[in-house]
Amino acid sequence: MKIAIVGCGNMGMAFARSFIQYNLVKKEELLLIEKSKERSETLKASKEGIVVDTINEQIGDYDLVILSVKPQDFSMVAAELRTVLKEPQIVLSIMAGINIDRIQQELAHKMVVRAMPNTPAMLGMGITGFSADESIGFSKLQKIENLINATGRSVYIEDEQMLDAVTALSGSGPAYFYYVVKHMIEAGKQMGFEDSMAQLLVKQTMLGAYHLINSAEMNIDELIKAVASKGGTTEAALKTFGESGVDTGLVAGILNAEKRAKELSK
Ligand SMILES: NC(=O)C1=CN([C@@H]2O[C@H](COP(=O)(O)OP(=O)(O)OC[C@H]3O[C@@H](n4cnc5c(N)ncnc54)[C@H](OP(=O)(O)O)[C@@H]3O)[C@@H](O)[C@H]2O)C=CC1
Ligand SMILES: O=C(O)[C@@H]1CCC=N1
Repeated sequence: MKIAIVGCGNMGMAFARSFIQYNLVKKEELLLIEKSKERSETLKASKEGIVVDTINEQIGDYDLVILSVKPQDFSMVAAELRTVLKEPQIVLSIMAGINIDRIQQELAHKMVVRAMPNTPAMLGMGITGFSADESIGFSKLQKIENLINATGRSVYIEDEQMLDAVTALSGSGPAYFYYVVKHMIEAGKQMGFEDSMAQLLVKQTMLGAYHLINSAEMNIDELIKAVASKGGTTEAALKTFGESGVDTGLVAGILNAEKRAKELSK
């Protein structure tokens, strides 16, 4: 499959590198379109594909065109892309918020898949939700799914609107995790640890705790209970979290991310 990627930043290149790693595309058949001069120079030097800085008619030769520019840049990209796209090509968008209908309208193109990955895709450990226009048949969709799976796992989302919730939960999710980690490290430093020691204690705790979620025969509440002894230290921390609204704040924040995804659609 010949693949063109428009916007080769963090996510565009996470996809490109995963495809190359699993031999799903040859470097000679991977077109990297990147506007940023600095980034395109770096890509040229690393020889990860054919690097160009503008959209041109070459794109018409590619089976799949991936849109990984910021949602705010989409209309400008669409104005150029619609003049060079050909009917059998599939467009795969990973842009937050922008729905299939708008992509189809601005590109004047029917075959659109919309996906929402996350940054662990850089390690092949991402999770991506995706939806597709009904014009894309089963076998074509399977090919796209196989490509996405090179970046980690994927889930087909039948109701496209739910991709905004995927965006808020797993798309943005890594940042929530780092936010918690960051503030735990900060607490460690306030208690007198060096940064490196605080980091070690927190990171290994997160890693071990994550594995317990999957292997222990306990649900999340039971796992919490197993740490929080009656009248002990964990209970004291959880009481303060509750009083400061950490729990409701987290939920409200994620719902606000979903709201923002819907705003980006406009
Ligand atoms: N980061 C994340 O965690 C996730 C992001 N996404 C989505 O992925 C998309 C990309 O995000 P991300 O990789 O973080 O963003 P980046 O800013 O890292 O990458 C986007 C790149 O596209 C370039 N670009 C802009 N306009 C054009 C154009 N006309 N032609 C070619 N290249 C262009 C930008 O250049 P310049 O900087 O000069 O504008 C930039 O280098 C977004 O739509 C985002 O919503 C989805 C899931 C997770
Ligand atoms: O913050 C954003 O808008 C993008 C989408 C999901 C993660 N990053």
